[in-house]
Amino acid sequence: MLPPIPALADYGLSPTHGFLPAVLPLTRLPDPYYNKWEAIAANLQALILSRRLRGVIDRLPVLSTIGLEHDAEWRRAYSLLGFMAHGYIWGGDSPSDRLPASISVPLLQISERLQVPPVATYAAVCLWNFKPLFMDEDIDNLDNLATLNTFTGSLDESWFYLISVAIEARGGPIMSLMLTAIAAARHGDAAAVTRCLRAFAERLTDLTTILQKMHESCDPTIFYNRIRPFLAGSKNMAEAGLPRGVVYEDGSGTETYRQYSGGSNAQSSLIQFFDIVLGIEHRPTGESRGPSSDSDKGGRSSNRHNFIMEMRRYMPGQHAQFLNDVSTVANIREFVEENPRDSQLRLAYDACLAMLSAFRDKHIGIVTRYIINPSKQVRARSRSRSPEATRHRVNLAVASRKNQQNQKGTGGTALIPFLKQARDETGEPAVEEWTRRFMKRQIKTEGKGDFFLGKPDHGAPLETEDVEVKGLAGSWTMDEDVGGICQY
Ligand code: HEM
Repeated sequence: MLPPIPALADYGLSPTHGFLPAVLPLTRLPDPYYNKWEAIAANLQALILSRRLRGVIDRLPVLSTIGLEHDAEWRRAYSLLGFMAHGYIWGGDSPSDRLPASISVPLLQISERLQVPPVATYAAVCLWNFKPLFMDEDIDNLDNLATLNTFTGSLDESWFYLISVAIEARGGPIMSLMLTAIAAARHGDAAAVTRCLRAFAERLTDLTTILQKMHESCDPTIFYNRIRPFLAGSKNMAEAGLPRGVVYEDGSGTETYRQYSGGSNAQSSLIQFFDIVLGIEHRPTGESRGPSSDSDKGGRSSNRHNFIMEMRRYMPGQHAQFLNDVSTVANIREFVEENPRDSQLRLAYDACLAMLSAFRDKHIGIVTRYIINPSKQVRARSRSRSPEATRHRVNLAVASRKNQQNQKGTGGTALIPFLKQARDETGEPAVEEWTRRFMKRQIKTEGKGDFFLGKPDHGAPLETEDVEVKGLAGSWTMDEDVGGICQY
């Protein structure tokens, strides 16, 4: 018997807003018992700027979670403590490798309940951290969105989060649509599957349009130097000053170091839903599709370890469970393959792959502009500076430098090849020869003619050294030609 098609409501998901909560995020916790948390979050930028945040949090009492009632309150508390935790760790001249009990005790309890890691994940900073400006207007419109919390108070940071919120909101209805398509495929209703795929492809183009708006109000230099350092995790962070990770103090005296990835949009369940429902497989980085690969032996949803699968552990538990359950019923790719004479169906399926591949293409341009280019500038500057000039400050922004011998393998995967592989894998299931050729053409011209990337820098020296760059969740090497098993 076929497994049942998952129902959104069973996972707390909304048919209109997808992975964004059906109940809007709370702008404050209703119980005044939590006023101290609210006050710190409301003054986070000033406390970080004045270097007083750590002192304030050190003196904060350990608050109980007993006053948290509804899910929305737990989510708000998680988001608040996530911001406070990362502000505490990264908001000084050098990072703190301990989190005091006033944060770690409630954060660990809340994380357990929501089944998320105790860090500022994508859920903490995007999914559960926005409000509409006008209640009677949609939240898939950037003109109607504002953030609740930020580290820097900058428009750039708010914009960075809100682009994702708008993408989640605009993409949310695709979930019901494609669950309907799965049911239709079970009944052999090709016309209905085609209709759903067409609507899916159209919405995917909207998402790329929203993604491109990143350039409008998020400045790459501010993103790289001011925003990204606060989102950093504690895994592979020796260069940034956290060689062993972070201790979450609980007063027991037996705590050990913990290591987590940082907050990243790679933790978006929506994009993974698209992959699953279209039957796109992601292999560990550097592994190409070959006759002997698992994927060709019917192991389509192979659970082999890779970065994209690892990011599922950073999604809210119910969202990750939903993705796992959808992978057991995803049948669209097989359905298309089993109907080789239905050209409308094949065209609609390939259109979805082409649009998702185009989304990933634009995303690669964004990563180049917001991470690769500024990290090259930082390295160029740090080469020309004396060691004394850089010694006093250790954090993520200055941490992109040559790998030390003993850190080999911590960030052994190259960032752009990883993203390019994910994009290329998106096109692999295409059924029409023409679509496959078209996607290859698109890939060849990538980066050129993109206004935001500018002209290729012919004068720049070729990077061949083993240089580490911190992405958002992961550590990566800069060498564009190096692949390998994904390590981070
Ligand atoms: C300034 C904007 C952005 C930057 C600098 C950026 C950077 C990155 C980086 C460095 C990675 C590699 C993993 C890591 O280290 O975290 C990544 C992966 C990823 N990002 Fe972004 N990102 C941005 C915006 C977005 C947005 C708005 C979305 C969509 C919601 C998104 C979706 C993804 C996905 C799905 C992955 C996993 C790789 C894939 O599936 O292709 N990113 N991003």
